[in-house]
Amino acid sequence: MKSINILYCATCGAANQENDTTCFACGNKLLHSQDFDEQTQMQTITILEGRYRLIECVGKGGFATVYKAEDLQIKQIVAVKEITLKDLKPQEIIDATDTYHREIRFGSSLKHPALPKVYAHFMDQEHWYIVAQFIDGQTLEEYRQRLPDGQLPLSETLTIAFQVCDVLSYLHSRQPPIIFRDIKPDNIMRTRTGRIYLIDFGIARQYRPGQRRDTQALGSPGYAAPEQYGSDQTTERSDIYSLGATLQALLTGHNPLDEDISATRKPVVLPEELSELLAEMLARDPAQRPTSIISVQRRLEQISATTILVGSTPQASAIPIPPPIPSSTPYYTPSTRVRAGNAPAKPKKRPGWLKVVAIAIILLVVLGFGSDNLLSYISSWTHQGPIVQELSIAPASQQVLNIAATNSLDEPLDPATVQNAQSMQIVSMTSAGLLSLNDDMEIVPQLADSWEASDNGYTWTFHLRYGLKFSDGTPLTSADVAYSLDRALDPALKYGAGPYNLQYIKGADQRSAGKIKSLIGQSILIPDPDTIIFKLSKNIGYFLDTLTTPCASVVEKALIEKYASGFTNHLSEGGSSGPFKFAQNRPSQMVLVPNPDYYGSKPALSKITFTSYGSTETAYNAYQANQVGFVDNIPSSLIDRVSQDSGFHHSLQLTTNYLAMNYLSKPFNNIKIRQAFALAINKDLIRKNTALPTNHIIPAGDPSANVNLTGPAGIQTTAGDPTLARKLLQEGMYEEGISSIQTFPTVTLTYPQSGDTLRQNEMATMQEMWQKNLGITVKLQIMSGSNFYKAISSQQGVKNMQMWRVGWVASYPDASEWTTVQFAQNASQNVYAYGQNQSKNAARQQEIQKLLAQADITQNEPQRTMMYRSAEQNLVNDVAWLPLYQYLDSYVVQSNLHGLKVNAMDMIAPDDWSNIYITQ
Ligand SMILES: Nc1ncnc2c1ncn2[C@@H]1O[C@H](COP(=O)(O)OP(=O)(O)OP(=O)(O)O)[C@@H](O)[C@H]1O
Repeated sequence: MKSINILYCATCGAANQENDTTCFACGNKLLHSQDFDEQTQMQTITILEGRYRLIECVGKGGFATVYKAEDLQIKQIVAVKEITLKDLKPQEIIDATDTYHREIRFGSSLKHPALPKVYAHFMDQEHWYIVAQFIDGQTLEEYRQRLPDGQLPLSETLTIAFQVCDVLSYLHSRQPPIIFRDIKPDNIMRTRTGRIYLIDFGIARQYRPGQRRDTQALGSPGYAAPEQYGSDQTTERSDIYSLGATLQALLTGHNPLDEDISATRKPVVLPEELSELLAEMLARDPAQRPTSIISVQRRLEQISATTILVGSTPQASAIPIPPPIPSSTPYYTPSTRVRAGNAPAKPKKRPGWLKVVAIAIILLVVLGFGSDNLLSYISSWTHQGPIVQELSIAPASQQVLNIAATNSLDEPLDPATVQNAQSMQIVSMTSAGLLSLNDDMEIVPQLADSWEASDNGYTWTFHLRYGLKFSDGTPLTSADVAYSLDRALDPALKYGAGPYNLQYIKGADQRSAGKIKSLIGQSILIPDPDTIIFKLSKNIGYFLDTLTTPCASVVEKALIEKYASGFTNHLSEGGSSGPFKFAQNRPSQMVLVPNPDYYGSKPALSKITFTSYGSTETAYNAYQANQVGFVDNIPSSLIDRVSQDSGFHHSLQLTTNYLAMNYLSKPFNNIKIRQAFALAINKDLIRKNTALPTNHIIPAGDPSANVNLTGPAGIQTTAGDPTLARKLLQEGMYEEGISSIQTFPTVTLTYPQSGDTLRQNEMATMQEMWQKNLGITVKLQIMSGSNFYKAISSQQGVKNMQMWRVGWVASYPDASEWTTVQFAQNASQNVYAYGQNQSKNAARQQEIQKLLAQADITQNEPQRTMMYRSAEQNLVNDVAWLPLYQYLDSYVVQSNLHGLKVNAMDMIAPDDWSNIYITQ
């Protein structure tokens, strides 16, 4: 390990040489160790690769020591896994090589929210390193050891099981499938919010069709399936076995190899279906186990939903006992190796560098690594650091980005009222809130340093970062946050999003109705300048999401008091709290420069201009002439031309375009007729290029989106099923006493007028499909936008409408936006009367409404997700909406502009700016 001594400046944080007395960056005096008392004495700082500052050791495995570290380049906490080759026996070097290789290969190529991302890898003479996403949590083994009797409650175990199924179904659906082979409580990490991550790809492998058995027996005793002892090739069903053993261990508090597993520490009562499922998962013969992890997940979902919905006490049932492990079989597992640091090995001659490489090459060849892969893998070893493309970064004077403004630049940039995507983007660059969203739709701290909820979820306390300032140097305190959020509810600000997004702060409804002058001191408390407390009217599990919306960003009171509503014309005087501030605030151009008072990493660009081009076509022409670096929201009319560009990108947007059907109106009060209409259309042919056909209500890109969701009547595709559609139509007509298509009620599809000519074509395409596949002529009715949106805002308004086409755009990425907001009893969007109608399945719909109500107040994130997914599957089966497609945002980026990505909220995440730069 190369270590150097660095002295960090206490004022600006710059890294100085150990012997310096003043900071090279800010000129302030540097504090040396003698300046500190015993307690805070500085320690030697270890920096690897000149970039990763080790903070503390967080875990040790068979070969590896894992450190929490700071990536100094991007100011992010990471995990650094260090494999020490010194003192290893030749066989161990081979094993360590294998582990390292698999972790990099799988970790870099796989992408799933439950798999820590692998960022880089490098080596020195004695160690190999992997830099990965840091998981702030503990392993399930550590977690359960701290619980009474080492047992987890049923609901929590189900939540974990569901998440493990999710990631396993992702791995098993790769081509060829990836078998993890080592599912056990030690290899699953759990964060404080209950989210799980699978760690340690040390023995994962790809399934090889035709191979009878594995070349090596690998796994962990008790958790590994019998076939992992070398009798057969491991398959997806081996992971199913290990998951069964893991769930059993979590529920009973016993390891699978404990002598008498039936003597659980506390009697365990399981729903009978779960007990049966575990017994099947633990079957000795793989053929007797469930056929796929998806089928396990579905059964778990069913068990969980039934337990929640019915609320009945499950019948007592015995925990199944796993089959005994064949003790005669030689068994090898990473976890049975001596843990690094536990038992110091005898000092040995260090294996020479060449020997390590030679052994590793042999191993790679033995493993059947293709020669191309082998060469690229070995060539990566010759780097003394992570493999990075050699690019020359342009000097600061050239770090200037011109963005095409395709909307008017005249909209007032007030976070509380901002409307269009372009203005929201500018607000996100110049105004910070307590929290924000990153590219993966995860909530990340912004002005808040930390936060906690009270046990009942009704009170949330946020602690601000130290030393926050506005761009004019004025301190930014909790009073500014309180002022800004309370102001966002002010009824004088017409058309603001505050009354919707911040509705759960207690009294928000009265404040936005003008009945209360201020919530400060009532439900928004500021006990000191660094703390803000919110009292809620409902203990919703998604309160944090609501604080990521633009209306929760901070504005500067002094500026508003000086200029009232015209303050947005004076933003170059101050008021910015985001990574950028205004250098020029219109009229023809908007110029942003880095905000030196921003708390976080500074943008790499030195200037951003937004220039109006009138139309996207003109903007794209300017892009082609290299005058513009980035053009967003390319309309479908330009896609054919722009998609040829090498800088063309798509990003999924959190929108669902759907047909709504009125449960109170014939013929859509019948579920089979609704299903028939859904299956008679081929969504793949409705809109191309700018949309993703979907059966989902919760769109892809939302953290709760369910990859295993099926369409109505279990359909697996978006292409429809005309034969099944006709059958369902016949059955539905029979149920409704409709004797023939000739007597079928006239069906009208209403839609709003729009400048988008594609809309008209889409309607005509569906009309043709219903005609062809069902023999039903659907009438199309076009309405002016204002009349249409007024009509669909109430049950009274849609009284005479049967079916209409509409879309929903998320305010924040939470499943409640797509479920509770749309289908709960009394939800303002539920104008189609889901739940409260005369359908035969109305009772079931009301059960789903109860499930949604419960999901909303569940604080355990994964458990909430599971409940919403279960509700969504029911809603889709019921054709509560007929989802058509999800929008794709299309944009172009010049090839010398790096790091720019539009996320699913149509935003460039604020923290991304420090990584967006221009090369020469
Ligand atoms: N990404 C991470 N973030 C935080 N902690 C981690 C991370 N990965 C691993 N750890 C911690 O380090 C410990 C050892 O890691 P890991 O199990 O990957 O090592 P290993 O040597 O590959 O283990 P094994 O002996 O099972 O092969 C884990 O038990 C966990 O506590």
